[in-house]
Amino acid sequence: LTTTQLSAVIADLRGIIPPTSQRTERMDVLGGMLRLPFHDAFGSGTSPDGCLDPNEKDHNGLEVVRAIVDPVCTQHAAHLSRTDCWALAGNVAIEAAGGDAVKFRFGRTTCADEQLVVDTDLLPLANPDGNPWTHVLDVFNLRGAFSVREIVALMGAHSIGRPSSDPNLNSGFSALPWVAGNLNGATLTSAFYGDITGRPWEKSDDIPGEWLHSPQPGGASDSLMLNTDMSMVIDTSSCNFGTNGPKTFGGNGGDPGGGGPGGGGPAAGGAVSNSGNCAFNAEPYAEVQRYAEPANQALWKSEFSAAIQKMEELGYSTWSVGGIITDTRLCEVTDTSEACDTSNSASTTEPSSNSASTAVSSSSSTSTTVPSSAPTYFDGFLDRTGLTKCLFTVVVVVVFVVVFTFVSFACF
Ligand code: HEM
Repeated sequence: LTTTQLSAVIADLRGIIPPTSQRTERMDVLGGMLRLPFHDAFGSGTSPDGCLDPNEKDHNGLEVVRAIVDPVCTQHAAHLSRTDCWALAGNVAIEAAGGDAVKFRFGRTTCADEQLVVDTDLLPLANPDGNPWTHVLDVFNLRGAFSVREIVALMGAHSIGRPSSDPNLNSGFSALPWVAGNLNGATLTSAFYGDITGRPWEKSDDIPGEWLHSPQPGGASDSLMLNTDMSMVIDTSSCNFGTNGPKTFGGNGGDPGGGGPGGGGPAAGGAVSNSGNCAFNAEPYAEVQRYAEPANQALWKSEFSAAIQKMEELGYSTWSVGGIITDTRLCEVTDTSEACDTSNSASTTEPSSNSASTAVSSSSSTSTTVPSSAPTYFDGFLDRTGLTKCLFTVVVVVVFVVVFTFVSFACF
């Protein structure tokens, strides 16, 4: 694959993101583009496979974003598997939302028949029984040995996008962003963390597992959290709220009524209002406080992008908690080894139609490492081409020695 081919895919993926002037649409598309590789990684099998169980309700809503992402992937299918393309779509969305570039490597395979894909129920539930954090840990540890820090970092993905309230088409949670005011920019922001404890959240009476914030008590809500989001700070099942009166958690005296991302102020410092005596989940809470520090926004962005790379490479790399220890199956564009050489696919180059559309003023494409085309992942033991070449060389040398010996005897 050439850099040009990669740039064409990236440009086309950027081209499907609505411009900043179309605020709501932009947020929805960016959110969907990032949710897609998450569901691909956790939905079925042991690694991303470019397929989603068509009967799984958890994937509701993703068909909308697939309708715009998949045509781009199909257009570049000669150079990039669909699984690679979905990962790249997530990376492009992150950059467009102001996040750090996610290192991209290629070589993921795509399932043969999506209609036969069955979910293995490894997606986390938004409203599990008991302490939701226990459930979150189970899922993320089972799937990829994510550390508490990595899980908390990943959850900041909820600073972009929003649920959709139609329970038949989506999750049925309220169609509100997690960070109030974020409709305007669809911006990845660590304000998400400060908001959890910095603003008062009221447990919804109508929708189980949902917490709402409104700038004015009793007024219209401007943002939401799920039980699993709140579980990074409290065990939502432990709260002891009275039957009458508000069932709220959070707000450290710093919430004068919201008004924009981060309006609630950081969680660190100050007493958190906890009228329901909710038990704290101390370990993730410490990570939330760390990311909530406004000075740690850059730190979170870099740890978020590293965790996203890990998520997108589940099953393809061997990870230790917090870092890669070995990695043998995905290729980098800079890798010139034979197994990663996809130059023969260049003959099947397809033109990219809308690459001129660059609605997103994102960082340069060079920051995303160039992927290649067809899934040619490398397993050292099955590098048959290399083995064949080696055997051929041995045979040539042996023949040469035999002929040379024969000629020598004949002459002398
Ligand atoms: C405990 C873990 C998680 C749970 C329970 C959860 C649950 C949900 C739910 C219920 C929605 C609303 C879907 C809809 O109605 O359309 C949603 C949206 C979203 N999720 Fe998560 N999620 C989790 C973790 C993650 C992670 C790890 C990522 C990415 C790294 C992610 C990215 C997103 C994004 C970007 C959206 C917005 C989608 C849009 O705007 O269309 N989520 N999530």
